[in-house]
Amino acid sequence: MKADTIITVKNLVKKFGAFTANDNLTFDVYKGEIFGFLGANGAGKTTAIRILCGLSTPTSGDIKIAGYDIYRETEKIKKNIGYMSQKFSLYEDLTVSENIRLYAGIYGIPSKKAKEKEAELLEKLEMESARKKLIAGLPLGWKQKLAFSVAIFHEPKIVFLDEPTGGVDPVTRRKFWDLIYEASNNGITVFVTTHYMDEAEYCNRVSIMDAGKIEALDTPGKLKERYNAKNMDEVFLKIAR
Ligand SMILES: Nc1ncnc2c1ncn2[C@@H]1O[C@H](COP(=O)(O)OP(=O)(O)OP(=O)(O)O)[C@@H](O)[C@H]1O
Repeated sequence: MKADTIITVKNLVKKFGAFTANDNLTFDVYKGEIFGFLGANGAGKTTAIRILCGLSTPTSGDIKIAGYDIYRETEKIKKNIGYMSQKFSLYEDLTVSENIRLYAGIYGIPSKKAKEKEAELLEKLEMESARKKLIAGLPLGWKQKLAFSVAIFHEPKIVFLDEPTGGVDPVTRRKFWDLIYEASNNGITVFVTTHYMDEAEYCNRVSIMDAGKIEALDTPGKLKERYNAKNMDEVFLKIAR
């Protein structure tokens, strides 16, 4: 194990009845890394992410997240991670500001500090004018930027992003990735699933899962070399069916 390992997964198995959704996954993720977790629909990505976040228990396997054990220390894990998915993020019937305060409260950030951080955040996102607007009326790209920012508001060690950019256009997606790079430069490890292969190219390393198994794991450059492919799209098509 390398010294800067922040996620260790050894022989992770998750079964639903007779069906194996995660079939003996083994991998490490390093501090500050942008780790792409790819696979076709139903490959088992969300199942694995839910386990790594402490939301679901594996059938078997040894897993440590930020040094904490997945079976015994889920509360500590939850304090040290952020999570964002397309489906679970902001409350549509609360304002931008109310959403930020809500998450700050959940993570126990004192209200004075939360107020300062909120002002900084809204300025950075150029969303000051939307402070009192309901989430429901905002463009999807804004919602996603805000959902990500809220997921890392408590400065977690790791943020898990489950298809964070689903449904938005390429320009908005590119801007979203600027936030991901910024988080990674600040030392936050980013664990991200996506179906967009241009985004796979932006990751430091990528794992590709098929039918519950990791079939390949390396940098985008090395994967392209190994599979003799021009881009990650070709690599993906050669591995995932
Ligand atoms: N609670 C459950 N009970 C039974 N089967 C499940 C359950 N959750 C997931 N599965 C099955 O496990 C497999 C993997 O699902 P999972 O959602 O992890 O895939 P995924 O890679 O995240 O796919 P997608 O890209 O579509 O989100 C699927 O066949 C799914 O039907």
